[in-house]
Amino acid sequence: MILVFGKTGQVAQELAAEETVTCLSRDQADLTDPAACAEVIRAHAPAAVINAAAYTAVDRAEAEEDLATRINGTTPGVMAETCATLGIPFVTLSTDYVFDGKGSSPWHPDEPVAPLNAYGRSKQVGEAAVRLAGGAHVILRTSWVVSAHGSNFVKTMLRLGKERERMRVVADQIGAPTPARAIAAACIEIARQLIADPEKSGTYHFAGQPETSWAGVATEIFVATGIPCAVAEIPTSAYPTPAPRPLNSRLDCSTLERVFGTTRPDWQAGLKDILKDLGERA
Ligand SMILES: NC(=O)C1=CN([C@@H]2O[C@H](COP(=O)(O)OP(=O)(O)OC[C@H]3O[C@@H](n4cnc5c(N)ncnc54)[C@H](OP(=O)(O)O)[C@@H]3O)[C@@H](O)[C@H]2O)C=CC1
Ligand SMILES: Cc1cn([C@H]2C[C@H](O)[C@@H](COP(=O)(O)OP(=O)(O)O[C@H]3O[C@@H](C)C(=O)[C@@H](O)[C@H]3O)O2)c(=O)[nH]c1=O
Ligand SMILES: [Mg+2]
Repeated sequence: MILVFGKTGQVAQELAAEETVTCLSRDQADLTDPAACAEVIRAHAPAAVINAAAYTAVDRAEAEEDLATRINGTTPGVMAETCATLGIPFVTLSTDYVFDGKGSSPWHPDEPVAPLNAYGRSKQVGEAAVRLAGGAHVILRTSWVVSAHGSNFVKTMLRLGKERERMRVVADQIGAPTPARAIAAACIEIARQLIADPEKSGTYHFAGQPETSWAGVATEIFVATGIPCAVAEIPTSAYPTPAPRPLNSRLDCSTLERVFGTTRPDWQAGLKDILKDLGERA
């Protein structure tokens, strides 16, 4: 059995559909309480642990950095220590937002991180703590998660696109949406391979393809659904937010493909599945 922290989130809901998985809700395991999470792992005695719970409210984190750091930093570190002691692998998710977004080449997993915002810093703390724990682990950085569940950019665009004739969307943040379903499948595959070969431990990238901008994603949504909403491409400077976002979110996913054989999902195909699940498309 693989134990999953998270039940209601985008990735957690896709993991719940997998066999051999037990998903924990906030009631069963609150990530603000690291000792309780460690105890839950010991009590379940799983073959591996996947952490799909996190503080993901990027703008709100600017005012709640301590809370975000506890959930995304301290607790994943304690989970990883517990797994190391039990001799089982630990898989956790991180983000493109650990990078500063400079330049235009895809980020390699070994490149230095320099987050621009509190959420990114909290995930950086988690990454470091998980490595320090010293057990079998994978830190899987992904980007721009989309799914039919929870809240995400796709659902925001569907809601606002039906109310407005025109949406202003940033066109200079470049990256790739990643379907939560593909992330869940990748996490399961990684956990299985780590059980067999802990030497595969490390930090890897997994994102959809091809690269685009948020304006590109919005355009694709309106074309695929026939929602009559125009997309006005704007620079990030014209869309001020409490948390600064990186401009270059391109992730080099080649090491994951080489070591685990996991290929990048086509986000446009994933988007069509999501729109179908939401009843927005035949
Ligand atoms: N969303 C994105 O675009 C991206 C996400 N990631 C990373 O991928 C992972 C999964 O993200 P995603 O599925 O989108 O996340 P969601 O925001 O959809 O879900 C977050 C989950 O974490 C749970 N959670 C939050 N706080 C706590 C807590 N204190 N105790 C227990 N559970 C808690 C939530 O439960 P509840 O419903 O009870 O609040 C929810 O199940 C995260 O590590 C995230 O940082 C990486 C890149 C992009
Ligand atoms: C709603 C809206 C957003 N935007 C911009 C804001 C932002 O730069 C971009 C995406 O908006 P979001 O609110 O979805 O962005 P955000 O919540 O920052 O998304 C991030 O979440 C965290 C958890 C991650 O780890 C990242 O990979 C990334 O997916 O689009 C517009 O330009 N126009 C709009 O009307
Ligand atoms: Mg968001």
